[in-house]
Amino acid sequence: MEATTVHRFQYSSPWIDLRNFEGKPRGSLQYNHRSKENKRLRVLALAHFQPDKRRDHRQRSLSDKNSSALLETGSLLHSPFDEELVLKRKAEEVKQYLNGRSMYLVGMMGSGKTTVGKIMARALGYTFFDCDALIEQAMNGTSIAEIFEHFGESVFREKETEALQKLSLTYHQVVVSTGGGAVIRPINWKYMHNGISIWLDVPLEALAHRIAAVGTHSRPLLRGNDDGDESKDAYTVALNRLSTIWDARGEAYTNASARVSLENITSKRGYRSVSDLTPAEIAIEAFEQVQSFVEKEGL
Ligand SMILES: Nc1ncnc2c1ncn2[C@@H]1O[C@H](COP(=O)(O)OP(=O)(O)O)[C@@H](O)[C@H]1O
Ligand SMILES: O=C(O)C1=C[C@@H](OP(=O)(O)O)[C@@H](O)[C@H](O)C1
Repeated sequence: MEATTVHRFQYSSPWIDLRNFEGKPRGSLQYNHRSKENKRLRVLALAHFQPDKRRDHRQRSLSDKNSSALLETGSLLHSPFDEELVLKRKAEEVKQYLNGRSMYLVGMMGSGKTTVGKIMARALGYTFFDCDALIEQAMNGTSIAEIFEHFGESVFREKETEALQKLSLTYHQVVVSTGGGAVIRPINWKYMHNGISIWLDVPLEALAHRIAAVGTHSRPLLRGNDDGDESKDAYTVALNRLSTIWDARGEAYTNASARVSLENITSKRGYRSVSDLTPAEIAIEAFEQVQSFVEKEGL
């Protein structure tokens, strides 16, 4: 069943109204949307070939050697315009291989599953779902933090499995951002393997910086509660918690069909740090890795 035709998602108890989670207009509006999108892409393509638009707006930290080599191979993305074009082109290419299969993003907390997943869904014309948001709706709007606090992690994990089951058995053409811990239950992999799973592999230090910036309000497992945490800064507390979690489940992420390593993209592009990467660049790499997975699958 396609997400375009079904708007309600039934859990064991209440109905979930999927319209709240859809990323873009569907149905007959889609034709108009596409032709507008094509027009926009043509405008972006023209902009791309104007020399003054080829400058990098984000002041990349490239060495001259890397810079010229990358410019020659055309692998350097110069601006948001270029990113958008390449993203769209990659999405169209990979879509031909997918046969409507869904994508499941896995990765540690804060790895960008939601941010990158939304970009991928928009580029593919797929519907985006955030597994945590579905669980909150299934629990009548109870937040993830409250579910952990009042019902415990085991109830949360049950709801997570239910959500993945329903998504994988009911929908095609969706991109799902899973919770960081979805990988620990083998049954969840059974559901995710109905589609293609993509691991966003981000160094723990980068995750800790992101988490320290946004806080741990919505991520109960990252709240500092070890003895002595009070005296440490938010980055150190997050890094310690992430390291403990990683030791317990790092291995489980390797079950994914495709791996997107931020360190690999960073060195491929000649950037200095993974924090130089934009979510769109990561989405492009995700499409490339999915394509190579599907090509290998077909051999
Ligand atoms: N490539 C990126 N560079 C910098 N910050 C990012 C990137 N991707 C995501 N973020 C930020 O990190 C935080 C966590 O991202 P999110 O997409 O919610 O991760 P997840 O869904 O994996 O938990 C958010 O504040 C988001 O804006
Ligand atoms: O890693 C985990 O076990 C969890 C990750 C969270 O999702 P994000 O990965 O989106 O933060 C959320 O599902 C819950 O707090 C548990």
